Amino acid sequence: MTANDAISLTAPDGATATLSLHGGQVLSWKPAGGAEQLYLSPRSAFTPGKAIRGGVPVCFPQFAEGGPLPRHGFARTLPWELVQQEQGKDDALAVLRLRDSEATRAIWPHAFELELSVRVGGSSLDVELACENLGDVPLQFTAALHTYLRVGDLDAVSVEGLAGLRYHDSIKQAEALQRMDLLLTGENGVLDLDRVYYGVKERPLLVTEGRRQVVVRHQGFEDAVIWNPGPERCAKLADMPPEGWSEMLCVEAACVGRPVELPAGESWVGRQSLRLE
Ligand SMILES: O=P(O)(O)OC[C@H]1O[C@@H](O)[C@H](O)[C@@H](O)[C@@H]1O
Repeated sequence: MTANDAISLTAPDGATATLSLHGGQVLSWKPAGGAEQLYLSPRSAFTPGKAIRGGVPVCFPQFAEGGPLPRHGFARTLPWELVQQEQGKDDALAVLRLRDSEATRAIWPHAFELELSVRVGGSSLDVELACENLGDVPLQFTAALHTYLRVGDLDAVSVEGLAGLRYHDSIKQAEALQRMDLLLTGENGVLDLDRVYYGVKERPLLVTEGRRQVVVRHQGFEDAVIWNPGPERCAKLADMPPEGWSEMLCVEAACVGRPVELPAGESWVGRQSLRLE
């Protein structure tokens, strides 16, 4: 099953990305000459008002259950509009937009414009989220680009770049320190993983599986979230196949610890860049 409002981007070198207007969401990324790098659940509901399970959901203006709004906010369940699509010399680009509406103002009383710019080319995918406060009072939000990386076997995956950082473990509801440089998911039964790492900023995160490595770089986002539901939690997710957890790892660019404060008329920009090495 696929989204019926999908937009396809193809760079001159053959790199591709697919975006859905529903949720303003990247669904697929294939680097030039490479395989699919994002996980999209075959059981995802492509239904108005529901979130698509996979790709790069946009969490805005609330991350997870950190406030009164629906989990992860409303941006991922609303229709966005396409404002630009073009092919450059080395890449292809699309810009999607979401503005406040009666429905958003009913639960979040702010005038805003979100723009999601997606650029694909060579071995890279760049996803940029910009928010402009169109109102005359300051606004505050938390946000994330909730990227589902496709993996072949979660047991063989490591994430480097988080050593020395404090994190909030959302499963244990506790704060902890990441001591080792390498986070081995799947090892020693660490399968149900839900962590917000604070202050990651522009440190590159290296996600390695055998000879494949994806380098994840963030700008503008302070934190990173690492999430995998593991087998038990996955079994309770109606839009995931039972074994889906072993084929994905979410590495999310996030602003969670310190909400973004946006004075009237000002803009904020955050970016996640993925590169297949
Ligand atoms: O099932 P959802 O709403 O897409 O959320 C998936 C997960 O998203 C992660 O970012 C959160 O840290 C988890 O707590 C949450 O379970």
